[in-house]
Amino acid sequence: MAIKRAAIIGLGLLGGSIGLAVKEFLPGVTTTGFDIDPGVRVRAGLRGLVGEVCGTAEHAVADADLVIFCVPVGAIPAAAEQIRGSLPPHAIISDVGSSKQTVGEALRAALPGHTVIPAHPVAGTERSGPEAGFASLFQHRWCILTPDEDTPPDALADLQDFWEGIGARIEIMDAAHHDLVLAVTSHIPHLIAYTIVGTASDLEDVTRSEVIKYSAGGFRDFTRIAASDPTMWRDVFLHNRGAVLEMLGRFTEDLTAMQRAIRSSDGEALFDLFTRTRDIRNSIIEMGQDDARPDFGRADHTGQGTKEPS
Ligand SMILES: NC(=O)c1ccc[n+]([C@@H]2O[C@H](COP(=O)([O-])OP(=O)(O)OC[C@H]3O[C@@H](n4cnc5c(N)ncnc54)[C@H](O)[C@@H]3O)[C@@H](O)[C@H]2O)c1
Ligand SMILES: O=C(O)C(=O)C[C@]1(C(=O)O)C=C[C@@H](O)C=C1
Repeated sequence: MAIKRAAIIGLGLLGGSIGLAVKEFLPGVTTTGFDIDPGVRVRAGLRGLVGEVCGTAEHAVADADLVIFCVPVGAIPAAAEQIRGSLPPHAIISDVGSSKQTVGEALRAALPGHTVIPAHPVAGTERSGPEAGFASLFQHRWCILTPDEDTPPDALADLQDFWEGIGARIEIMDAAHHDLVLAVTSHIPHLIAYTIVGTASDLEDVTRSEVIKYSAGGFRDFTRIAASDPTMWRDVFLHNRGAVLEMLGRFTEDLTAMQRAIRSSDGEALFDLFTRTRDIRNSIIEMGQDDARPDFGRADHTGQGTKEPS
């Protein structure tokens, strides 16, 4: 492993999980970490998320071979500016942001002359903060790297080794294509969940307690997604605006077609769609991509507890 020292900026779910995963699966790699929130720094230290929690970002990156920004995508430009004067010249700069095009542009603009390789581990939960991380988060999960034509192949190989070392599978992708694919597989589903839960809570003729009392199955699954971090998701939608709006246009047309099918009692159209979507679910299960996460303890916030009953 060419990377011996990794600096993690942002010690919430993603930063904490990377720190714990390195400790468990790459014991030869040392970690430093920084979070802008002093309370998070204290809690990260108590959980031992990284080898050393530093008081400044500059200190955290001073000897790093790899710096990973694990902050909301809207916070990346300021976080990158902060370390501009303290980076070792050879350090690889990366991140875990859920959108990639604007993030790559911001990192390259803030840190000229450095090797920037944006990354997105497609792994997470609805929880956030330093108590949310767990070491096995990336096991068998895809991590998408979005290098550009100037990326040195040896740096790309080093970053790939790092992610594979903590359990991930690597896919290399163009940043714009990443943003389009993730708009449909992750961003729009979150928008739908936020919307349907919001709609249910705004209904005049159905009380809030009825919504909570009778929310079995489908709605309950939506509420899990709709509990995801507001800052993170605000930033995702603002930073992947083009792809999200394009996919939302497609989705709205398809929803209108469903509305038409119901109004005109077109059972065949409904049945055909539901059969196609069931096939997709079966393919996900066959690929081992259904909820492969371990029992990560939503109930007790430690990663040791039991999953809530469904
Ligand atoms: N949550 C998920 O499921 C998930 C999955 C994949 C990728 N991501 C991406 O990972 C990133 C982090 O998400 P998370 O879920 O870990 O969020 P989180 O809220 O758990 O942690 C983010 C941390 O960043 C800190 N922070 C904010 N600005 C900072 C700055 N300028 N310098 C240092 N620290 C700063 C916050 O104090 C917070 O502790 C986001 O970009 C998100 O899009 C999230
Ligand atoms: O499992 C969840 O709770 C998630 O929302 C994880 C999820 C996703 O949409 O798949 C969320 C955002 C990411 O950037 C990557 C993963």
